[in-house]
Amino acid sequence: MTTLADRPTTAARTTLADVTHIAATGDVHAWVEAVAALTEPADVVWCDGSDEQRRALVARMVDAGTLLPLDPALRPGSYLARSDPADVARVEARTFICSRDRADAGPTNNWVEPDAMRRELDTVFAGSMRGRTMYVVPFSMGPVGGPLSQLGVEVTDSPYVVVSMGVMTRVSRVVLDLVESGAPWVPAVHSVGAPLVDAAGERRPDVAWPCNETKYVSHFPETREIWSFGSGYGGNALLGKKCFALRIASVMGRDEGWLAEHMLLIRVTSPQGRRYHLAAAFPSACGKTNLAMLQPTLPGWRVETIGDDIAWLRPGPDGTLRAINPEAGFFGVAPGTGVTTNPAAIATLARDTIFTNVALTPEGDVWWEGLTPEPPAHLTDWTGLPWTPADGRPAAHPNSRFTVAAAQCPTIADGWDDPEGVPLDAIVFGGRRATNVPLVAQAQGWEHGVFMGATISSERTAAAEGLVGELRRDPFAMLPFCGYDMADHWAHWLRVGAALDPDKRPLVFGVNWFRKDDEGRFLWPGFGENARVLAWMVDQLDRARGLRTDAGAVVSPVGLLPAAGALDVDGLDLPEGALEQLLDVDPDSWLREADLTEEFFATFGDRVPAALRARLAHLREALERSR
Ligand SMILES: Nc1nc2c(ncn2[C@@H]2O[C@H](COP(=O)(O)OP(=O)(O)OP(=O)(O)O)[C@@H](O)[C@H]2O)c(=O)[nH]1
Ligand SMILES: O=C([O-])CC(=O)C(=O)O
Ligand SMILES: [Mn+2]
Repeated sequence: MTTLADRPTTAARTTLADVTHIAATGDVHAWVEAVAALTEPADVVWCDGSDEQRRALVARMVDAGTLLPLDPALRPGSYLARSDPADVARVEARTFICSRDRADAGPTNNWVEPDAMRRELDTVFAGSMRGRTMYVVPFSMGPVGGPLSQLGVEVTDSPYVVVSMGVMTRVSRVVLDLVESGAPWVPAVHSVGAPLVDAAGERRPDVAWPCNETKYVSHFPETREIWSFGSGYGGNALLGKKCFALRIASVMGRDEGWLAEHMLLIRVTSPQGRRYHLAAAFPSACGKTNLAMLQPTLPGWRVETIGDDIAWLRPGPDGTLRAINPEAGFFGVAPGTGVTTNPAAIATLARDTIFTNVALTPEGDVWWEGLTPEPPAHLTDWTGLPWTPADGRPAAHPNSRFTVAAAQCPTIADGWDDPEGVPLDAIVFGGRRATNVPLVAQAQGWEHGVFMGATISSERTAAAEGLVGELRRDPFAMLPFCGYDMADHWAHWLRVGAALDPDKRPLVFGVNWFRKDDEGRFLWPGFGENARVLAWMVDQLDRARGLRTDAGAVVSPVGLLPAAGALDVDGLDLPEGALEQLLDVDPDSWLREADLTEEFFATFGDRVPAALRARLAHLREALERSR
C-alpha cells in the first residue's frame, strides 16, 4: 500500500498524480487535503446530508441567482435552475475511459492512456477551485451498508451538485463513518472549472451557472477514480450516477460477477394477485421513467416503481437474479411528461423538486412542452427570454430535467429500497425505432436474450450532445455508459446467466414503442397502454411456469411474437392494420439489419462471444427461410 511518505517529493506542488497515490491509501481525510492542495479552494465543507445544510446551500444558491424559487403556493419547496446554454447534456465526445490497456476500453469508448490523462487533467484542475468552497459529499449507492451497495465520496465546488446528490444518492454521516473505518469507497472529483480568483490573485465576479468550455468526464477503471471538469449538468457532474453507478460499477461487476445496467425496475401485479419483477433497458430519453411509473389502462393490473434509470443485478444464493436501484431519486426528462402520459410523475413533482432548463410561467410555476395540451400565452423560456407560442422555438430545453426524491412518487413500491433487492422475472430491451423492430418479441433463451441486448439500435435523443434522430447502435442501452469493452460485457452477461438456476433465469423480451406509419405517426399509443405488452409478458412467464396452457406466441425469425388474440387490444382504438404493422417482421429489411449487426460485431474483433455470432447466423438462416 502506498502512503503519504511515498509521494514524489520532486513536485513543487501537489499534482493530480499525488492525489491518485493518496486515494489508493483509502485515507479520506488525506485525500480531501490533497484535492484541496491541487485545486486551492477558499474553504472546505464536509456534508452530512442534513436538512440544515441543504437549506443553507439552497439559500446561498438563491442569493447567487443559481436557483429561482417557484411560487410556494403552487410548487412548495421547488426551484428552477437555468444552466449555461452550452451546458445542457452529457458530453460523450469528452467522456474518457482511461484503462491501462487500450483494448480494455473497447472500440466504443474514448481512450487516453491513464498517465497522459492525469497530466492533462492536472493542468485544468490545478487551482480550479480558487475562491470557491469545496464540498465533500460522502454518499452510498444503494441502501447504506446493504450487501449490493457501494460507497463513494464526491468533492465538488458546485452547491447545485451537492443538493442534487442529496436527492439522487444517500448522503450521510454514517457513510463517512464507514469510509473512515476502512470500507472501500470510490473517489470522485468534480469542478465546474471556473475559479473566482486567477493565478495572479485577481478576483472575478461569479455567474449563476459557472462552467468551462473545456470539459472532461474521465474514468480510471483500475484505480476506480472519477475526475469530472467543466460541466455542472447532471449526467456529467452528479458523479454517483452515470460515472460511478454505470461506468465504474460495470467494471466492478465484471471483476466481481455482477452487472451494472441502464435499467428501470418495476413490480407488476396481475389481477390474480401474482407479483413479477421486471428490469428494462432503453437508451437515454427512450421511456424508462415513463414505464417505471406506468399506470395501467388494463383493469386489475398494477405497476409499482422501484427505479427509473439504473439497476445493479447480482446472482443470489437461491439462483435468482437479484436487483436493486442504487439511486434514491429521479433525474428525469421533463418534456413529454403530462397528466395524460405520466400522471405519477406529475404527482411526484408537486413539491420539493429542482427543475433545470424548463420554462417559467408568469405565476411563478414551471412549464414544458407536453405538460399541458396547450402552451400558456406567455412564458419565460429556459434561457430567461420572454416567450410566446408564436415564437416557434421550444420554451423548455428538449433535455430539461427534474430532480426529485424517489420516496415522493405515489407509485413507489413497498420495499423498493430493500437492501437485498428483488428477484427478477423478466428483462426487457428496447429502443426508439420508427421502422422494422416489432412492438414486442420474446427471446428464445438467455443467449438469444443477450443477442437482443447486444443489437439494440435507437434514434439519438437530446440527452447527449449530437444529432437528434440519427440511428445508432446502443447495445444494452449502455453505449455511453459501459466502462470496459462492450463485447466483453456481452461475454459477462453470458457468464452471469450461466451462474443462475436455469429454472429461475429471467425471460428476455425486446420492445419498441416508437414504430411509425407512413405519415410519421406513432402506430402504438404507448404510455399507460404499454401495460398491455407487460400483461403479455407476464402471461408468457405464467406459461413458462406451467400456470397457463393456452398458446401465447408464434415463432418468428426474430423471436416469439404474440399469437393472434394473445395481446389484449380490447377497447384500443388502433387504426386499421396497425397491429399487423406493429408486429410485422420484414425479412429483407431484417437481412439488412443483420448485415449492419455483422459490421458492428466486426468492430470488436474476436472479443464477440461465439454464442452471439452463432445467434446472428441463426437469425440469417431463419430470415432466408421466411422470405
Ligand atoms: N410515443 C411514446 N413516447 C414515449 C413513451 N414513453 C416515453 N416516451 C417519451 O420519451 C421521452 C423520454 O422518456 P423517459 O421515460 O423520460 O426516458 P428515460 O429512458 O427515462 O431517459 P433518461 O433519463 O435519459 O435515461 C419523453 O418525452 C416521453 O414522453 C411511449 O410509450 N410512447
Ligand atoms: O445522465 C443524465 O444526464 C440523464 C440520463 O439518465 C441519461 O442521459 O441517460
Ligand atoms: Mn439514463
